[in-house]
Amino acid sequence: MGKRVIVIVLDSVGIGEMPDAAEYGDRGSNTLGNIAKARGGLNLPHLQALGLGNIAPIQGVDPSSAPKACYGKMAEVSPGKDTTTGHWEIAGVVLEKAFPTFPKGFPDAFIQSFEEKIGRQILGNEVASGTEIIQRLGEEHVKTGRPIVYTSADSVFQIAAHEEVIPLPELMQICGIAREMLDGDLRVGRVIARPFLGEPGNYYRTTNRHDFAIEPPHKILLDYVQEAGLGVMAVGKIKDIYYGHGVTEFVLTKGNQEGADKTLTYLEQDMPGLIMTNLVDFDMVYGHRNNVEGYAQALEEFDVRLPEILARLREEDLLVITADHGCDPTTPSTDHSREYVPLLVMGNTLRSGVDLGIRTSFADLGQTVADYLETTSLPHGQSFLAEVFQPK
Ligand SMILES: O=P(O)(O)O[C@H]1O[C@H](CO)[C@@H](O)[C@H]1O
Ligand SMILES: [Mn+2]
Ligand SMILES: [Mn+2]
Repeated sequence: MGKRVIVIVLDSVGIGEMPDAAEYGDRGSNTLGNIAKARGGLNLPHLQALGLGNIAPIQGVDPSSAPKACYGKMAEVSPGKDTTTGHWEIAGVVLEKAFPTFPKGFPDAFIQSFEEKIGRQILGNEVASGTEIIQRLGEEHVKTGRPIVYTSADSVFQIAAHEEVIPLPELMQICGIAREMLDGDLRVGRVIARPFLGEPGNYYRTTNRHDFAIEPPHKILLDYVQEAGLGVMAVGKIKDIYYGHGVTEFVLTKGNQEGADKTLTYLEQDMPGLIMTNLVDFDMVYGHRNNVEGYAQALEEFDVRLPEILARLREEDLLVITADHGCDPTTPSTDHSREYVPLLVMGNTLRSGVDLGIRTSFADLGQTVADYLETTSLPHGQSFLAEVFQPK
């Protein structure tokens, strides 16, 4: 079997503020560090053995004297701190202009024409937390059939609707209309369907969320891997985030555990190329809800799964654990934070314990993957393959 790269993106697991964090209102954000502090320590023995604690101080995760992985952290060059921007940069896209955000809601003219196109008036059109706004406007929504539109500090147009009021197929159709309208001048990063169920006071979101992404502006790592005749197996949101670019096979997941399971399934197959996984619970279930304890437990649960993944690595596999941005649950903000992301790189035939330092772009990772799999090079990013490659 040929070479494989496995990239696991721990969604929102940042490792400390970037130098420009203040411009994003994120001074002092440190998702891993602050959770560990608030918790009086994190129990992550396997990540610790790889060298997570060698990247930055994390209470309970001491630096390892002989880290099994090469370790470092990566800065984001693109303006922004959302999922699309982070994942795109990993795959070689550096944005010049951030995706637009709408702190005062979407323009009236846009909303009007959206309402005409979907044949329903809307509620909301404000910055909100999704779980909060469905409690507040849910009842009115059920009475009137008006979908709830909201956004956040991210470039997102989110539409919440009770599944028994606006059936899922219609909600998806409405989102498709929004996506089309927002592809032009507004170029909003994502339209997201946010279905929910329940009764007044007890509305809860279902797992039928669906993200309508925007197409990357040029070819990405995944395209190049596919063009090289290799497989691209996408687990979780990866296919959506990259608009299907280069994806050979994909599987959607309902959470981190299933994400780990599906990664293991792909690892057991004999397809050379790229396996890319996004584990979204850290962000979606805990980060945005400022649930420090839940976030800590999710990290510890991932750590428990790590040995299964490591045990399936073959001779020529290269495993990367990283993230796409921060979402520090200890700060008052429920939004993402502009942070460095951790970088752990390991393989059975690679060097271990190499300090990869502070990479100037997430694209360094993508370029390294392109280098390792011998595909076309990315337009951005500096490969660190020589630093992790044997012979010493
Ligand atoms: O508050 P909820 O609905 O979870 O929304 C959050 O999820 C969005 C997409 O990940 C973020 O932009 C943030 O708005
Ligand atoms: Mn994300
Ligand atoms: Mn998020």
